[in-house]
Amino acid sequence: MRADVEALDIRDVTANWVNALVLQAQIDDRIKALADLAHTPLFFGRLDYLHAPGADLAEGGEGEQFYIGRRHVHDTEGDPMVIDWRAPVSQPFYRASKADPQDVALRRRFGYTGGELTAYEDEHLSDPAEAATVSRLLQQEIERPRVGPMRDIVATIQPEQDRLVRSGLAGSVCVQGGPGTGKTAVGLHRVAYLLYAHRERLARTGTLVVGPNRSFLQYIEQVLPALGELEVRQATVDDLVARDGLEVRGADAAATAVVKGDARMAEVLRRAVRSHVSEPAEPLVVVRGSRRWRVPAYELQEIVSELLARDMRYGAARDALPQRIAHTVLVRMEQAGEAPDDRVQDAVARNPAVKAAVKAVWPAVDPAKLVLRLLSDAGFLAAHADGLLTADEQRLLLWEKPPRSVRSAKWSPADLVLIDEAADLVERTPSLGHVVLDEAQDLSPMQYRAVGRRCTTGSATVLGDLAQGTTPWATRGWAEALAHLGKPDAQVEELTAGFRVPREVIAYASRLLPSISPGLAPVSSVRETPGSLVVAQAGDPERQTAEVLAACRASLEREGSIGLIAADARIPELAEALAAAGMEWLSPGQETTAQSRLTLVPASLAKGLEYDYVVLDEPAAVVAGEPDERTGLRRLYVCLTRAVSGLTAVHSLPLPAALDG
Ligand SMILES: Nc1ncnc2c1ncn2[C@@H]1O[C@H](COP(=O)(O)OP(=O)(O)OP(=O)(O)O)[C@@H](O)[C@H]1O
Repeated sequence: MRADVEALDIRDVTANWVNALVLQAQIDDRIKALADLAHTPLFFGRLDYLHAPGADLAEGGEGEQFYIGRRHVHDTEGDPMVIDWRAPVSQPFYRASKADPQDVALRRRFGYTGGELTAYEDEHLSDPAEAATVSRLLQQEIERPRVGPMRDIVATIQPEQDRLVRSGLAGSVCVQGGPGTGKTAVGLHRVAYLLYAHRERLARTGTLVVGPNRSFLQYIEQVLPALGELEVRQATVDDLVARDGLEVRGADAAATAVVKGDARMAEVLRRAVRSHVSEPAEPLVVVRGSRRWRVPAYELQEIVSELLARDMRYGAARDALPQRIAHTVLVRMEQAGEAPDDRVQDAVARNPAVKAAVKAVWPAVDPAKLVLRLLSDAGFLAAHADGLLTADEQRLLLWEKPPRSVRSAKWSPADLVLIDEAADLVERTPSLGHVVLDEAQDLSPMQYRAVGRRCTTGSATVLGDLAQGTTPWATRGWAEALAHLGKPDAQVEELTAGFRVPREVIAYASRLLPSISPGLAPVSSVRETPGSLVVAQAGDPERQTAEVLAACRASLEREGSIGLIAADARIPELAEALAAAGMEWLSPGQETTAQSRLTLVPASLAKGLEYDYVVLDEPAAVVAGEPDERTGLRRLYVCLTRAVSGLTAVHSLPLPAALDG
């Protein structure tokens, strides 16, 4: 198939060089999408249907056999050899069961070792004599050691995950799931599925995956390309609201960031933007040729109040205003017996007097300047925050030393979200077709709004775990978050089967749940792995670092990746000790290789990542690294749930009480 595409000769079919360039770019993309991936087999399953799909289900109908893989593959005749996993005929591979065979006689799973076919396993779903079994290949795939970045799970998507992956484009979905329940995997596969099922529409409108930070995005960036999807943008919320010429150089104190992220700020901004409109006090006089046309102030007032009453963006209304005024002038001309046409209306709209009136009544608003003024001018802020924010909250917002200009201001991440909101009040933000929002629990209401306006006409997949919320504004409940996102009707689903963390480790981490998120059910792990949890007492605090290094060395004896997770403040000391001991290490987001398998992970970056073996340095320090105890315990919960095969926690300080329970 790749050779066919490479051999395409487009010289005769392109009318000009622009067409040729566009077509060639498409061909290049197609060649890229068809690239061979070492160790990624073309198919992983087979379905034998009792009846050809779509054919009559009557006795005697012929069966049909399909191989299922990551992509569609056809032979030289163009006949399909492998069916895309996303096609409707592939669905029973994920959903059929003994109880509901879905016309499948045989489901075969293929097992590979390093790209070589080494095993297969059959289930005769329609045979009443055969008992339902648990697939060993599936279990092995789930328990496979992890090296390098995240991989796709197309061969082993579980029925409850598949339902989320294949839910329609029209509706938004929110998935609450504990650590390792496959939320990220589900989100990414859902994008791939939607691109397959609604290719044209989404190619036009675009898709976006939002993740918490750069290292997380690097960790997941290869999943979609491996499924042949190269066009999905991946970004953090900070990337989304970034603006040319505005650098983030400041940081807010937690209390300030909480106010800046509060949804009430949206109303403050709305009032502040609209406050620029002033009531026309003077009549308008338009001179054309020898005639003067006068529009009295009260008529201008009517036009302005009508525009204000309509649900229009500030900028769109400003653009409409000159035409509205010109229309009024035209009506006067007609009354005087003239017969002006559209060109006259346009000319009047461009008349300097009209322009000047518009500028005075409905001036242009620069979003960054507006936010700068709100954060520097106590009077201006008070005028618009009145009844919304308390005096204390307003004080928290104000800069101690107001900057001179937009460019010299030390904008914080939360400020850029405010500017983004203001920009949307002035001019509508274009909407994408679908947005996946991962680790959503950490977003502030204003950040939810920023993501939401990027999918106003599209849909969203929201993924998160309330127990892993570690920001001061962390999401308390999904209903509220979805309302801020503008998708209040999204279905909330729960995933409870855990595919990452071994049973003993998740049970240990779950001791924290009653303190950090009462009411959330613990994850039930599909991984047995006895002996996966070691809690080691270093004894003397002097020995802490040495013991941690010893635990890392022991883990390096085994196969797979190793994450040494520690409180951010402990990272420099550990880095130095590793260097002194001649042990190489990577930073999160850097790809692990067979030679370099140890990553030194600050607790604040651990979210969403996973390692085969995790060595956790001093749990109490992880807790102490956060502004309050609940956030600290949540951070610890995140760190305790990164291990696939084993966790060694090394401590010399007493463990948090909840863990001792
Ligand atoms: N059906 C599955 N088959 C095989 N592996 C799976 C399956 N579902 C999830 N996994 C694996 O389990 C691990 C955890 O998945 P994922 O990172 O998507 O979980 P998560 O819910 O996003 O976790 P967290 O809350 O920690 O971010 C990943 O390695 C993923 O590939």
